[in-house]
Amino acid sequence: MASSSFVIRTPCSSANIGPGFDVIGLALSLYLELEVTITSSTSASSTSPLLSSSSSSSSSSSSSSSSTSLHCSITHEDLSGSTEEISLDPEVNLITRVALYVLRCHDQRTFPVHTQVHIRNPIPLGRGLGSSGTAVVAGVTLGNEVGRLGLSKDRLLDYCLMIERHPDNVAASLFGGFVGTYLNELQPEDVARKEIPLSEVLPEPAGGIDTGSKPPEPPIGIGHYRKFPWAKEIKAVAIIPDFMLPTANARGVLPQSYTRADVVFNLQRAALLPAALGHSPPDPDTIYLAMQDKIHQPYRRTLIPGLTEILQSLNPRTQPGLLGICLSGAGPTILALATDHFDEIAERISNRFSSQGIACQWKLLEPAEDGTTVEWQRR
Ligand SMILES: Nc1ncnc2c1ncn2[C@@H]1O[C@H](COP(=O)(O)OP(=O)(O)O)[C@@H](O)[C@H]1O
Ligand SMILES: N[C@@H](CCOP(=O)(O)O)C(=O)O
Repeated sequence: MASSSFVIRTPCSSANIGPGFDVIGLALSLYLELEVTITSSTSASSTSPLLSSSSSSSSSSSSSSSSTSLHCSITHEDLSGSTEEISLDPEVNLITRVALYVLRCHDQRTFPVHTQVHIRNPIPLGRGLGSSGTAVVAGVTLGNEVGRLGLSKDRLLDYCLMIERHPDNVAASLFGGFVGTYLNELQPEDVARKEIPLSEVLPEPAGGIDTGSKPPEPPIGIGHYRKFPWAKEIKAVAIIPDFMLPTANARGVLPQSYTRADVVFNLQRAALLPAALGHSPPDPDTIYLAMQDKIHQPYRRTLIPGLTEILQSLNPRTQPGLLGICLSGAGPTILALATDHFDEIAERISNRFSSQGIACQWKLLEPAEDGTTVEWQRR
């Protein structure tokens, strides 16, 4: 029985970093991992050789499922502590559904016989650490690998953008590091393709019935990115409240238009931010100023108890080690950039949430420079 296996590792991300709404992203050192085994026999064992060494963590929960029609079985190891049930049906699970979208754009209707995907996820869901963007990036990479499609990372970004339509999270998770992103102005016919409703890109599961229709392929070159330097002294403290805030809800509270003064305020800071965070040694006053925002954080305070007070509660003059503070992505996680005193910073912010009756966990993270990697196992 011939088999091949590989591991996909995709870092989570923190988007916006204050003023860079839908533009700036930072890949961070918390990784979604897929261990994939393809066994070219239908009598394949249901346990991947890779799984036996990885499913024993006492704080994780595992589950498994398989689909014969799609030739794919999924096991899931939750290391995030999230309460949301992740579907193990390959037509429903976000990661495998995205992989199927990429495969079907290339006339491959199913996974190769027989594909086992073990998902290990430590990224908390719906907290502003880009879990969905990470899952989408891992999914397009999975489709590219199992289908042996040979797509470049630049092309994979187009596929990601058909699903997650703002580029900040997915570009960071795919390419790694600290990135600025932009979308091209498309030709009118391509605009129509990019604006195809998500329900047509990722159609609702057809109950195992394959309609055989080819999904809409992305236009070429939708999204682009540039990597910015990051000063090696700067670490990221993520303070993660114990409640979920779906990104769609946190986008729903934003206005359709802004005053010129607020737009100029953000442009000034967004232009300063890459230089400020790339300069070594870091200058706390410049970074603190460069991380201010008037485009999204003020509106999201209605969904995150105490947000305005938390963001104003510490600054580099009142907290040693602190450089700047912002909402991570759409929240509710708070991202504090700092050079030291990490415990103290996390404790002060957690205490603010506690006074609102909200428990938190926190993590000390670093930029994940490599982005998504694929490692084929040698046999
Ligand atoms: N590893 C995963 N596997 C399957 N679905 C996932 C995974 N990660 C995220 N999701 C889906 O994405 C949702 C969270 O996305 P979103 O609201 O954008 O928050 P965020 O991306 O900030 O964590 C989850 O509720 C879940 O439905
Ligand atoms: N720019 C987006 C980023 C959403 O990030 P997430 O990690 O919360 O999914 C926004 O601010 O809506």
